[in-house]
Amino acid sequence: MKTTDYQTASEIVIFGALGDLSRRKLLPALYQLEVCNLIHKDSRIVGAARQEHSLDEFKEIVLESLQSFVKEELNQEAVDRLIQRLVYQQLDFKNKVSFGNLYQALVNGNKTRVYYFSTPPAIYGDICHGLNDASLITDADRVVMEKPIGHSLESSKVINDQVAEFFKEEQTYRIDHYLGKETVLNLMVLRFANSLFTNNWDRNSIDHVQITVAESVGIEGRWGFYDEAGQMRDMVQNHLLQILSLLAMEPPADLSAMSVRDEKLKVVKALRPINRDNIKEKTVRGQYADGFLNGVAVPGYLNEEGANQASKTETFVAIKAEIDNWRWKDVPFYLRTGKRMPIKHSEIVVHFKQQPHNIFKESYSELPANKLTIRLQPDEGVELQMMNKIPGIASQMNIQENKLDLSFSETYNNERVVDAYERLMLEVLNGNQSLFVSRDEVEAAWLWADSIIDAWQGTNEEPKPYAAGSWGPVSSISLIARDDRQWVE
Ligand SMILES: NC(=O)C1=CN([C@@H]2O[C@H](COP(=O)(O)OP(=O)(O)OC[C@H]3O[C@@H](n4cnc5c(N)ncnc54)[C@H](OP(=O)(O)O)[C@@H]3O)[C@@H](O)[C@H]2O)C=CC1
Ligand SMILES: O=C1O[C@H](COP(=O)(O)O)[C@@H](O)[C@H](O)[C@H]1O
Repeated sequence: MKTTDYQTASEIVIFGALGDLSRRKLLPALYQLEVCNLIHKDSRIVGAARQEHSLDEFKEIVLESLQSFVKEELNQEAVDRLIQRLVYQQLDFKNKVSFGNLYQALVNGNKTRVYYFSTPPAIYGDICHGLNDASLITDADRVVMEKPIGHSLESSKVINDQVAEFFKEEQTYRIDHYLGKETVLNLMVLRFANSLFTNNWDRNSIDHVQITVAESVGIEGRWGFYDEAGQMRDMVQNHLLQILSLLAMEPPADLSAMSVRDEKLKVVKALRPINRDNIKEKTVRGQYADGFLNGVAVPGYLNEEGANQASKTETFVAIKAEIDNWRWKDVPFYLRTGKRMPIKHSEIVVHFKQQPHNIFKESYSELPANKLTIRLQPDEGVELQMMNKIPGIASQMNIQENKLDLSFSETYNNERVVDAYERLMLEVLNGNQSLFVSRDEVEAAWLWADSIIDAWQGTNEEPKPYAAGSWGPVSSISLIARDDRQWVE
């Protein structure tokens, strides 16, 4: 049986096919699947966008995207196969009448249609109406929605309702691209395929957990979009809460979408609310100021192109999150994420509890606790900090802290790290929802995030400045130091 035998031949329709996401991520992802023969031989890729283009011009744009955004040398056979699949349809997504043209383009095609909304969410509703009026929605179709889904719980409900009018939840694939990252997927393997961790993954063994998602980039010309969102909506409400959920969830009964999503949802629902009463104690928000990155001067957030000097938007967030359930009582999860930090570096550090009694006082007055570091990106891997005897006759019990380091690139012979969008695109084509976010999860995450945003506004909590190229405002150090702990640098 071939890997695509369980895939139905599909019309993969990308709305916004000429946009940034499509060119940088979606088309290269489809190319990589093509290289691996993971797209059904009869599937077609339909680019839908506002501008007039001939098919040949669209093929040229796709080729340029691959040349610009695929890191490896292109495989010409795969390029040719991908190009053969292309169809282009000019369309104004807000004009229902023009969907008749899309109908003509799809009418003799495959029965299953995958509609990828690579557009601002504000027009998802228009697209759905256009598709419906043109009789282009059946139960066999799927819809893929990009983040952010809304700006708040209320606005996310509006968007979800607009789409739910035409697509059932089991047809809806909400992207959080962190769920497609190899290392994020590996969290489940680490936790549930290794009894060592499965059996020591709770308040009895773990002291606290740190999750850091640091980015060295700034706003990258997206000031207008970003200023409306800030790091809380852009990164915490989605990516960091997804990582937290996978780390903290109970073992799902199996890997089905329903089992995994239900367990993740329970974690988000159990997050202790942060509100105006505890906001100062539990959170820090920051905004990068002028600074240096790798010795090069970089502008602060307010000096970026297009900036409004009065902006109070945060580019850094640190949070002490607590989960009110049996497993995690008194085990804080410290989250921090920011733009313009010294390096791009995302990792989880699980700090285990100290031994109750120390018989090695001659080497260590206080025994360091074990630490499990999960390097999400780059230099993907898993590292376990542990104590070991230094070999030698001179001393009977001279001990030292060492690490077991499982570097993925070394272990898997520099195997190319699959981009998250490749994984997620494949799962959509295969009709597997387990790596996508349910509506309930999105709403529970907004409920928690909205309360924090409201508390910042209600208490006039202004973002603290931090120099670009630093690890965030000094108060983020105090956030964790108050608990007699420190960030792992
Ligand atoms: N870019 C990225 O890295 C990421 C993007 N996202 C999300 O993906 C979505 C797309 O983002 P991105 O690609 O950056 O945005 P872009 O603005 O680059 O692309 C959106 C595309 O939609 C088209 N479009 C908008 N309105 C209409 C309309 N009425 N009729 C026809 N075409 C229309 C635009 O066409 P035109 O150019 O003619 O206006 C444009 O090609 C957004 O929801 C974004 O938040 C999420 C994560 C990362
Ligand atoms: O969703 C987003 O993610 C990127 C970071 O993604 P990564 O895969 O490079 O870690 C972030 O830069 C962007 O602001 C945000 O919208």
